[in-house]
Amino acid sequence: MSAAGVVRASGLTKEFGPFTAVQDVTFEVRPGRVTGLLGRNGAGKSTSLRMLLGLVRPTSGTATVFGHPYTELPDAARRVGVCMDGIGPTPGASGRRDLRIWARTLGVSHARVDEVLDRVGLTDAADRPAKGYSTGMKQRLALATALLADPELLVLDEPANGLDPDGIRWLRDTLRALAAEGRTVLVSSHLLAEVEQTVDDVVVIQRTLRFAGSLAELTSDGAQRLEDRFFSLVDGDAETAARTERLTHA
Ligand SMILES: Nc1ncnc2c1ncn2[C@@H]1O[C@H](COP(=O)(O)OP(=O)(O)OP(=O)(O)O)[C@@H](O)[C@H]1O
Repeated sequence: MSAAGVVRASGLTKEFGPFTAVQDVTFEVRPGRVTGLLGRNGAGKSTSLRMLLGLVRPTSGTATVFGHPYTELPDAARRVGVCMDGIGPTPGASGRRDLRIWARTLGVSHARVDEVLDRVGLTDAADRPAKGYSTGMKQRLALATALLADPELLVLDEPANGLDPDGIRWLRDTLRALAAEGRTVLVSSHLLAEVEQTVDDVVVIQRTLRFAGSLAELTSDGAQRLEDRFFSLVDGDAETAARTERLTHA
């Protein structure tokens, strides 16, 4: 692996009792690019992201962010913005109030709260209780929270879930804009058509790693559809997948 990986997973494995959710997964996330982590429901995407962020302890293998295990990364909460299930708004708070609470924790100004509200298109709804937000609005609020400290890296677990077509287009444009600003984005998804329009690099997992490389490599510069390549990778047996992965890295 190159030294340039912002995120590096090496041999990551997670067993829950007798069940292996993630097995020997190795990949890196390159700086200034949008990397899509793809897999079916239950493929191990969230577990992998949680291992990267120190929320789940790997059974074996290692993960680093900017060269450190996440839990030892200096200033981690400001350098890495995270959208993940389980990080919900403060009960009873409006969107703005919720962001101000996070802002205090992160040492960020109220002006920055207004900036991120504007960036995610929530300014008009900012003073309504976040509990009453639609699913898409909650996703936007979660992204606003992740952006508060102006992070270099964003780790987003299924941020398109619950977004309507306008929201999906907005998310795509936002992720591309974040990368154009020099930020690195790691985003999990199972919306393949959407991913095809958004990402630079792809990591496909189905318990084991099935592919890690550029979207262009995977689709032969667009000659093949991502969906077709995805199904051949995840439906193939692990041996074929491992061979594909070795060829990819040859
Ligand atoms: N704490 C846990 N205890 C036992 N099994 C777990 C635990 N967390 C996850 N799993 C199992 O590990 C597998 C991978 O789950 P994970 O949530 O990582 O998948 P995913 O790819 O993110 O799926 P989805 O797209 O549905 O969110 C699933 O079979 C899940 O049931």
